[in-house]
Amino acid sequence: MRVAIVGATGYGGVELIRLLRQHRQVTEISVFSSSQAEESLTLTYPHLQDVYKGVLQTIDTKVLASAYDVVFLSAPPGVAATLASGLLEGSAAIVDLSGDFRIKEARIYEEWYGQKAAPADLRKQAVYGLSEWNDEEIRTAKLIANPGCYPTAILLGLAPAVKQGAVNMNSLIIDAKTGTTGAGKNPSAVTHFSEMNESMKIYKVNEHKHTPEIEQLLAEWNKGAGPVTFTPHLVPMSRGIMATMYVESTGGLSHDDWLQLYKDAYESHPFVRVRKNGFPATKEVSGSNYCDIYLDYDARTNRVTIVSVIDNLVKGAAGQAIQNANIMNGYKVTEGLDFIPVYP
Ligand SMILES: NC(=O)C1=CN([C@@H]2O[C@H](COP(=O)(O)OP(=O)(O)OC[C@H]3O[C@@H](n4cnc5c(N)ncnc54)[C@H](OP(=O)(O)O)[C@@H]3O)[C@@H](O)[C@H]2O)C=CC1
Ligand SMILES: CC(=O)N[C@@H](CCC(=O)OP(=O)(O)O)C(=O)O
Repeated sequence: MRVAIVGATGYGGVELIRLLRQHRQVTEISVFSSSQAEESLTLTYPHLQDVYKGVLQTIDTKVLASAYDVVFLSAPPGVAATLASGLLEGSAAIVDLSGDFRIKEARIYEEWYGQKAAPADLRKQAVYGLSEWNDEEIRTAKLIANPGCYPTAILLGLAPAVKQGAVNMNSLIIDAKTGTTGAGKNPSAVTHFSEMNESMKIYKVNEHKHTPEIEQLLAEWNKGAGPVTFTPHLVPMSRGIMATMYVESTGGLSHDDWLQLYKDAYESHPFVRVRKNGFPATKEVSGSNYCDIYLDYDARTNRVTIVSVIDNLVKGAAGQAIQNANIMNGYKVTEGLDFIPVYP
């Protein structure tokens, strides 16, 4: 598989290189940049010296579309919307890590992203790449909308219960925490060390762009779905997302029944590990493509607390993108991703 990465100088892009480099089906990795063409990637990332020698190339859709089997787009929202129609004229499959093709309705994208939506035919053609739940569609897709980092953790954590109709859909409250790499490589006042170190910050309350993405999937899975409360927080760590979901049970399931529901749902999915006992920590999935889940049913309140953790740059971005490319190409789903977390 010959792969190209647009946005390789960013965090998602450099994580793609780390993972693709030890993917046994990958024969070539080329990197593209809108601002550093002709330069070596080691200028930005000295840790790649002597292990990745590719020079950044100018973004040319004709070259990308014809010389590669898979093009990973890891650039800010709006870039894929512009590049995709040219890319789709060639033979390459596209996996877009931005939000450009995740939202089906243009009006909703424009409302939450504050910019023009991608052309309707492209949005229609795109398949939402939540690997564990959409693999049938992913298999035959040419354009993948890779899910957002928060939605990946949240939707994997909610899917079994929501699909089963085991929760009161009006009761969903999602409380999530992320590390600073979620904001990308460019420093900002919020991610500045002295602003976030030894602090915890709530942000974008009731206005985070991942809200409609979560609601869209929940509505596909359960006709009782409506708006959700989703509250993100920034915590002082580089990688990781912990999503804590509070849901009201529709009744009848014991704690063990709840756990069994989740174990059955993910039994054949190697990257989602339903814990046997005890809640997972973000460090326990760091650097890996795992999503670890545990839950606890409280008979007193009739509520279930579901916790889902991922590494935002792996399962929340580059790892899931490669998992989707594996599915599209008929490779083993774990190819290039079969490693344990970095611990401690
Ligand atoms: N960080 C995360 O945890 C996650 C990120 N994502 C999404 O993945 C995408 C990349 O994120 P991330 O790597 O964190 O962001 P970064 O800011 O770290 O990197 C983005 C890269 O995009 C490139 N870029 C900027 N403008 C353009 C342009 N006009 N055309 C082409 N390339 C451009 C830049 O590279 P250059 O200047 O060299 O072209 C830059 O290095 C975003 O859409 C983000 O929302 C998704 C899930 C998780
Ligand atoms: C800390 C921080 O700012 N995190 C980002 C994560 C979003 C992201 O990465 O965007 P996509 O997954 O949609 O591409 C945020 O909350 O906007």
